[in-house]
Amino acid sequence: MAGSGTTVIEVNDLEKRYGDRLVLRGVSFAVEQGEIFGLLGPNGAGKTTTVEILEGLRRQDAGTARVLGLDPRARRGDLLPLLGVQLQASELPARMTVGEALALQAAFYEAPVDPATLLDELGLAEARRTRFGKLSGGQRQRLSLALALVGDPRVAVLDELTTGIDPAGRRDVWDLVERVRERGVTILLVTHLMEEAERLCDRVAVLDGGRIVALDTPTALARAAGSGTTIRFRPSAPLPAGLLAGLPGVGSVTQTGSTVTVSGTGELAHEVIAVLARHQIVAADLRVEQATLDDAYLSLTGPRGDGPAATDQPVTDQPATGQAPATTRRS
Ligand SMILES: Nc1ncnc2c1ncn2[C@@H]1O[C@H](COP(=O)(O)OP(=O)(O)OP(=O)(O)O)[C@@H](O)[C@H]1O
Repeated sequence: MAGSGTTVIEVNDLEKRYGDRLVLRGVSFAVEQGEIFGLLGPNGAGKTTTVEILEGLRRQDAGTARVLGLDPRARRGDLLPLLGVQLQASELPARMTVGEALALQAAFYEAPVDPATLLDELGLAEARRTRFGKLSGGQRQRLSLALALVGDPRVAVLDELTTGIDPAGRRDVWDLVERVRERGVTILLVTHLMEEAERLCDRVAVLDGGRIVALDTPTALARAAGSGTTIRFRPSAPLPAGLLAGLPGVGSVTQTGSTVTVSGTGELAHEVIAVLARHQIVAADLRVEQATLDDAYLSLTGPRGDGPAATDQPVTDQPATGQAPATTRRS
Protein backbone atom coordinates (compact mmCIF):
# COMPACT_ATOMS: atom_id res chain seq x y z
CA MET A 1 0.00 0.00 0.00
CA ALA A 2 1.52 3.32 -0.95
CA GLY A 3 1.00 6.60 0.85
CA SER A 4 -2.44 8.15 1.20
CA GLY A 5 -1.52 11.74 0.41
CA THR A 6 -1.43 12.97 4.02
CA THR A 7 2.03 14.12 4.97
CA VAL A 8 3.14 12.59 8.26
CA ILE A 9 6.85 13.39 8.37
CA GLU A 10 8.29 16.50 6.80
CA VAL A 11 11.77 17.98 6.97
CA ASN A 12 12.79 21.10 5.12
CA ASP A 13 16.33 22.39 4.58
CA LEU A 14 17.56 20.70 7.72
CA GLU A 15 21.06 21.68 8.79
CA LYS A 16 23.03 20.34 11.72
CA ARG A 17 26.55 21.12 12.94
CA TYR A 18 28.67 19.32 15.45
CA GLY A 19 31.24 21.91 16.48
CA ASP A 20 32.27 23.53 13.21
CA ARG A 21 31.37 20.47 11.10
CA LEU A 22 28.22 20.68 9.05
CA VAL A 23 26.82 17.12 8.96
CA LEU A 24 23.37 17.90 7.51
CA ARG A 25 23.49 20.29 4.60
CA GLY A 26 19.93 21.11 3.69
CA VAL A 27 18.00 17.83 3.94
CA SER A 28 14.37 17.92 2.75
CA PHE A 29 11.85 15.10 2.30
CA ALA A 30 8.25 14.30 3.09
CA VAL A 31 6.73 10.94 4.02
CA GLU A 32 3.05 10.22 3.50
CA GLN A 33 0.76 8.26 5.75
CA GLY A 34 1.11 4.52 5.30
CA GLU A 35 4.40 4.77 3.46
CA ILE A 36 7.53 2.85 4.29
CA PHE A 37 10.24 5.38 3.57
CA GLY A 38 13.85 4.24 3.58
CA LEU A 39 16.87 6.26 4.58
CA LEU A 40 20.02 4.79 3.05
CA GLY A 41 23.56 6.01 3.04
CA PRO A 42 27.12 5.19 4.04
CA ASN A 43 28.36 5.40 7.64
CA GLY A 44 28.47 9.01 8.76
CA ALA A 45 26.06 10.23 6.06
CA GLY A 46 23.75 11.84 8.62
CA LYS A 47 20.92 9.28 8.86
CA THR A 48 20.95 8.92 12.64
CA THR A 49 21.25 12.67 13.10
CA THR A 50 18.18 13.20 10.88
CA VAL A 51 16.23 10.52 12.75
CA GLU A 52 17.22 11.91 16.15
CA ILE A 53 15.97 15.35 15.13
CA LEU A 54 12.63 13.75 14.15
CA GLU A 55 12.50 12.00 17.52
CA GLY A 56 13.11 15.29 19.34
CA LEU A 57 16.47 14.07 20.70
CA ARG A 58 18.51 16.70 18.87
CA ARG A 59 17.88 20.25 17.77
CA GLN A 60 18.67 21.26 14.20
CA ASP A 61 20.66 24.43 13.54
CA ALA A 62 18.48 25.45 10.61
CA GLY A 63 15.40 24.20 8.77
CA THR A 64 12.20 22.66 10.05
CA ALA A 65 11.03 19.20 11.11
CA ARG A 66 7.45 18.08 11.68
CA VAL A 67 6.03 14.70 12.66
CA LEU A 68 2.22 14.47 12.53
CA GLY A 69 2.28 18.28 12.27
CA LEU A 70 4.21 18.61 15.55
CA ASP A 71 7.61 20.14 16.13
CA PRO A 72 9.43 17.12 17.63
CA ARG A 73 11.49 19.17 20.06
CA ALA A 74 8.87 21.68 21.21
CA ARG A 75 6.00 19.14 21.34
CA ARG A 76 7.92 16.07 22.45
CA GLY A 77 5.41 15.21 25.15
CA ASP A 78 2.55 15.16 22.65
CA LEU A 79 4.54 13.25 20.09
CA LEU A 80 5.99 10.42 22.21
CA PRO A 81 2.70 8.50 22.64
CA LEU A 82 2.27 8.54 18.84
CA LEU A 83 5.80 7.51 17.97
CA GLY A 84 7.48 4.11 18.20
CA VAL A 85 11.25 4.14 18.09
CA GLN A 86 13.63 1.26 17.55
CA LEU A 87 17.16 2.16 18.51
CA GLN A 88 20.35 0.60 17.23
CA ALA A 89 20.97 -1.12 20.55
CA SER A 90 18.75 -1.42 23.57
CA GLU A 91 20.08 -1.73 27.06
CA LEU A 92 17.60 -2.93 29.60
CA PRO A 93 18.43 -4.01 33.13
CA ALA A 94 20.04 -7.43 32.71
CA ARG A 95 17.61 -9.10 35.13
CA MET A 96 14.43 -7.74 33.51
CA THR A 97 12.54 -10.34 31.49
CA VAL A 98 11.25 -9.85 27.96
CA GLY A 99 7.65 -9.97 29.21
CA GLU A 100 8.32 -7.39 31.93
CA ALA A 101 10.06 -5.00 29.54
CA LEU A 102 7.18 -5.15 27.11
CA ALA A 103 4.51 -4.74 29.82
CA LEU A 104 6.37 -1.73 31.21
CA GLN A 105 6.64 -0.11 27.79
CA ALA A 106 2.98 -0.88 26.97
CA ALA A 107 1.88 0.90 30.17
CA PHE A 108 3.03 4.21 28.70
CA TYR A 109 0.63 4.05 25.77
CA GLU A 110 -3.11 4.59 25.67
CA ALA A 111 -4.04 1.62 23.50
CA PRO A 112 -1.12 -0.79 23.23
CA VAL A 113 -1.30 -3.96 21.17
CA ASP A 114 -1.44 -7.31 22.98
CA PRO A 115 2.18 -7.97 24.06
CA ALA A 116 1.70 -11.76 23.86
CA THR A 117 0.58 -11.59 20.21
CA LEU A 118 3.48 -9.30 19.34
CA LEU A 119 5.99 -11.64 20.98
CA ASP A 120 4.49 -14.49 19.05
CA GLU A 121 4.72 -12.60 15.75
CA LEU A 122 8.35 -11.79 16.46
CA GLY A 123 9.29 -15.35 17.38
CA LEU A 124 9.91 -14.31 20.99
CA ALA A 125 7.03 -16.12 22.70
CA GLU A 126 9.33 -18.72 24.19
CA ALA A 127 11.68 -16.04 25.48
CA ARG A 128 8.95 -14.24 27.43
CA ARG A 129 10.44 -15.23 30.79
CA THR A 130 14.06 -14.90 29.65
CA ARG A 131 16.07 -12.15 31.29
CA PHE A 132 17.48 -9.48 28.99
CA GLY A 133 21.02 -10.39 29.97
CA LYS A 134 20.54 -13.89 28.57
CA LEU A 135 19.11 -12.95 25.17
CA SER A 136 21.06 -13.58 21.97
CA GLY A 137 21.89 -10.63 19.71
CA GLY A 138 19.05 -11.51 17.35
CA GLN A 139 16.58 -11.82 20.23
CA ARG A 140 17.60 -8.39 21.58
CA GLN A 141 17.04 -6.97 18.13
CA ARG A 142 13.55 -8.50 17.96
CA LEU A 143 12.81 -7.16 21.42
CA SER A 144 13.84 -3.65 20.38
CA LEU A 145 11.35 -3.92 17.51
CA ALA A 146 8.66 -5.19 19.89
CA LEU A 147 9.32 -2.22 22.18
CA ALA A 148 8.95 0.14 19.21
CA LEU A 149 5.63 -1.39 18.15
CA VAL A 150 3.88 -2.34 21.39
CA GLY A 151 2.33 1.12 21.80
CA ASP A 152 0.57 0.77 18.43
CA PRO A 153 2.21 4.01 17.29
CA ARG A 154 1.06 6.04 14.29
CA VAL A 155 4.66 6.52 13.19
CA ALA A 156 7.47 4.03 13.67
CA VAL A 157 11.14 4.87 13.26
CA LEU A 158 13.07 1.66 12.73
CA ASP A 159 16.84 1.91 12.76
CA GLU A 160 18.76 -1.11 11.48
CA LEU A 161 15.61 -3.21 11.66
CA THR A 162 17.09 -6.65 11.13
CA THR A 163 20.77 -6.25 12.03
CA GLY A 164 21.96 -9.48 13.62
CA ILE A 165 18.84 -11.46 12.74
CA ASP A 166 19.29 -14.63 10.70
CA PRO A 167 17.85 -14.80 7.15
CA ALA A 168 14.68 -16.72 8.06
CA GLY A 169 14.01 -14.45 11.02
CA ARG A 170 14.61 -11.44 8.79
CA ARG A 171 11.80 -12.52 6.49
CA ASP A 172 9.45 -12.90 9.48
CA VAL A 173 10.34 -9.39 10.62
CA TRP A 174 9.72 -8.02 7.12
CA ASP A 175 6.32 -9.72 7.03
CA LEU A 176 5.47 -8.18 10.39
CA VAL A 177 6.55 -4.71 9.24
CA GLU A 178 4.32 -5.07 6.19
CA ARG A 179 1.37 -6.00 8.38
CA VAL A 180 2.06 -2.99 10.61
CA ARG A 181 2.09 -0.74 7.55
CA GLU A 182 -1.22 -2.23 6.39
CA ARG A 183 -2.77 -0.80 9.54
CA GLY A 184 -1.83 2.66 8.22
CA VAL A 185 1.31 3.11 10.32
CA THR A 186 3.91 5.32 8.63
CA ILE A 187 7.40 3.86 8.83
CA LEU A 188 10.77 5.52 8.52
CA LEU A 189 13.34 2.79 8.02
CA VAL A 190 17.08 3.34 8.32
CA THR A 191 18.89 0.46 6.69
CA HIS A 192 22.14 -0.67 5.15
CA LEU A 193 20.49 -3.67 3.51
CA MET A 194 19.52 -3.11 -0.10
CA GLU A 195 17.42 -6.28 -0.14
CA GLU A 196 15.47 -4.94 2.82
CA ALA A 197 14.94 -1.56 1.17
CA GLU A 198 13.87 -3.17 -2.11
CA ARG A 199 11.46 -5.48 -0.37
CA LEU A 200 9.86 -3.01 2.04
CA CYS A 201 10.28 0.59 0.95
CA ASP A 202 7.84 2.51 -1.23
CA ARG A 203 10.48 5.19 -1.64
CA VAL A 204 14.03 5.65 -0.47
CA ALA A 205 16.23 8.68 0.07
CA VAL A 206 19.96 8.16 -0.33
CA LEU A 207 21.90 10.41 1.99
CA ASP A 208 25.60 11.06 1.43
CA GLY A 209 27.77 13.65 3.12
CA GLY A 210 24.75 15.28 4.75
CA ARG A 211 22.81 15.74 1.50
CA ILE A 212 20.11 13.75 -0.24
CA VAL A 213 21.69 12.58 -3.47
CA ALA A 214 18.64 10.63 -4.73
CA LEU A 215 15.03 10.11 -3.74
CA ASP A 216 12.68 7.77 -5.60
CA THR A 217 11.14 4.32 -5.62
CA PRO A 218 13.68 1.48 -5.42
CA THR A 219 12.71 0.42 -8.96
CA ALA A 220 13.16 3.89 -10.43
CA LEU A 221 16.54 4.31 -8.71
CA ALA A 222 17.69 0.94 -10.05
CA ARG A 223 16.54 1.88 -13.53
CA ALA A 224 18.30 5.24 -13.33
CA ALA A 225 21.54 3.48 -12.37
CA GLY A 226 21.62 2.80 -16.09
CA SER A 227 23.32 -0.58 -16.08
CA GLY A 228 20.19 -2.00 -17.74
CA THR A 229 20.01 -5.72 -18.40
CA THR A 230 22.81 -8.18 -19.02
CA ILE A 231 22.18 -11.64 -20.46
CA ARG A 232 24.72 -14.43 -20.50
CA PHE A 233 24.35 -17.83 -22.15
CA ARG A 234 26.14 -20.55 -24.06
CA PRO A 235 24.57 -20.99 -27.51
CA SER A 236 24.11 -24.55 -28.80
CA ALA A 237 25.41 -23.47 -32.23
CA PRO A 238 27.54 -20.54 -33.49
CA LEU A 239 25.51 -17.35 -33.77
CA PRO A 240 25.09 -15.94 -37.31
CA ALA A 241 27.04 -12.67 -37.57
CA GLY A 242 25.04 -9.63 -36.48
CA LEU A 243 22.09 -11.73 -35.27
CA LEU A 244 21.83 -10.10 -31.86
CA ALA A 245 23.55 -6.74 -32.42
CA GLY A 246 20.67 -5.51 -34.56
CA LEU A 247 17.92 -6.26 -32.03
CA PRO A 248 16.04 -3.38 -30.37
CA GLY A 249 17.65 -2.32 -27.09
CA VAL A 250 20.91 -4.22 -27.59
CA GLY A 251 23.95 -2.11 -26.67
CA SER A 252 26.76 -4.62 -26.96
CA VAL A 253 27.37 -8.28 -27.75
CA THR A 254 30.61 -9.94 -26.70
CA GLN A 255 31.82 -13.53 -26.63
CA THR A 256 34.34 -14.96 -24.16
CA GLY A 257 35.06 -18.63 -24.80
CA SER A 258 31.71 -20.25 -25.35
CA THR A 259 29.78 -17.63 -23.35
CA VAL A 260 27.94 -14.82 -25.10
CA THR A 261 27.15 -11.65 -23.12
CA VAL A 262 24.50 -9.24 -24.36
CA SER A 263 23.97 -5.89 -22.63
CA GLY A 264 21.27 -3.35 -23.25
CA THR A 265 17.94 -2.00 -22.14
CA GLY A 266 14.21 -2.66 -22.52
CA GLU A 267 12.73 -6.08 -23.31
CA LEU A 268 16.16 -7.45 -24.02
CA ALA A 269 15.73 -10.97 -22.67
CA HIS A 270 12.49 -11.45 -24.57
CA GLU A 271 14.02 -10.26 -27.86
CA VAL A 272 17.15 -12.39 -27.55
CA ILE A 273 15.32 -15.57 -26.59
CA ALA A 274 12.79 -15.12 -29.41
CA VAL A 275 15.43 -14.65 -32.10
CA LEU A 276 17.47 -17.61 -30.83
CA ALA A 277 14.34 -19.77 -30.93
CA ARG A 278 13.66 -18.73 -34.53
CA HIS A 279 17.16 -19.97 -35.41
CA GLN A 280 16.68 -23.12 -33.35
CA ILE A 281 19.57 -22.21 -31.09
CA VAL A 282 19.29 -23.27 -27.47
CA ALA A 283 20.68 -20.90 -24.83
CA ALA A 284 22.33 -23.05 -22.15
CA ASP A 285 23.16 -21.67 -18.68
CA LEU A 286 21.03 -18.63 -19.41
CA ARG A 287 21.33 -15.87 -16.80
CA VAL A 288 19.57 -12.55 -16.87
CA GLU A 289 20.87 -9.81 -14.57
CA GLN A 290 18.93 -6.64 -13.98
CA ALA A 291 20.20 -3.45 -12.38
CA THR A 292 19.34 -3.47 -8.69
CA LEU A 293 19.11 -0.91 -5.94
CA ASP A 294 22.60 -2.08 -5.00
CA ASP A 295 23.96 -0.83 -8.34
CA ALA A 296 22.12 2.46 -7.92
CA TYR A 297 23.36 2.89 -4.36
CA LEU A 298 26.97 2.21 -5.26
CA SER A 299 26.90 4.51 -8.26
CA LEU A 300 25.42 7.28 -6.09
CA THR A 301 27.64 6.91 -3.04
CA GLY A 302 30.80 5.19 -4.27
CA PRO A 303 31.90 1.70 -3.32
CA ARG A 304 33.04 2.47 0.24
CA GLY A 305 31.43 3.97 3.32
CA ASP A 306 33.14 7.10 4.58
CA GLY A 307 33.01 6.23 8.25
CA PRO A 308 33.38 8.86 10.91
CA ALA A 309 35.93 11.47 9.88
CA ALA A 310 39.08 11.95 11.92
CA THR A 311 38.07 15.56 12.61
CA ASP A 312 35.07 14.52 14.73
CA GLN A 313 34.15 16.94 17.46
CA PRO A 314 33.36 15.71 20.96
CA VAL A 315 29.73 15.06 21.77
CA THR A 316 28.19 18.48 22.24
CA ASP A 317 24.49 17.81 22.04
CA GLN A 318 23.09 15.48 24.65
CA PRO A 319 19.81 13.64 24.05
CA ALA A 320 16.85 15.14 25.87
CA THR A 321 15.65 13.39 28.99
CA GLY A 322 12.11 12.19 29.70
CA GLN A 323 12.02 9.51 27.03
CA ALA A 324 9.88 6.40 27.14
CA PRO A 325 10.63 3.93 29.92
CA ALA A 326 12.95 1.33 28.48
CA THR A 327 16.34 2.92 28.96
CA THR A 328 17.85 2.82 25.53
CA ARG A 329 21.09 3.93 24.08
CA ARG A 330 22.71 3.75 20.75
CA SER A 331 25.69 1.55 20.11
N1 LIG B 1 27.31 13.83 18.99
C1 LIG B 1 28.15 14.02 17.98
N2 LIG B 1 29.19 14.87 18.06
C2 LIG B 1 30.02 15.07 17.04
N3 LIG B 1 29.91 14.48 15.84
C3 LIG B 1 28.91 13.61 15.69
C4 LIG B 1 27.95 13.33 16.74
N4 LIG B 1 27.05 12.42 16.27
C5 LIG B 1 27.40 12.16 15.01
N5 LIG B 1 28.50 12.86 14.65
C6 LIG B 1 29.14 12.86 13.30
O1 LIG B 1 28.18 13.34 12.38
C7 LIG B 1 28.26 12.64 11.15
C8 LIG B 1 26.90 12.01 10.84
O2 LIG B 1 26.65 10.98 11.80
P1 LIG B 1 25.33 10.09 11.82
O3 LIG B 1 25.43 9.23 13.03
O4 LIG B 1 24.15 10.95 11.66
O5 LIG B 1 25.55 9.22 10.50
P2 LIG B 1 24.80 7.89 10.02
O6 LIG B 1 24.44 8.11 8.59
O7 LIG B 1 23.70 7.56 10.95
O8 LIG B 1 25.96 6.82 10.14
P3 LIG B 1 25.91 5.20 10.50
O9 LIG B 1 25.44 4.52 9.27
O10 LIG B 1 27.35 4.93 10.78
O11 LIG B 1 25.02 5.03 11.69
C9 LIG B 1 29.37 11.62 11.33
O12 LIG B 1 30.56 12.15 10.77
C10 LIG B 1 29.50 11.48 12.83
O13 LIG B 1 30.80 11.13 13.20
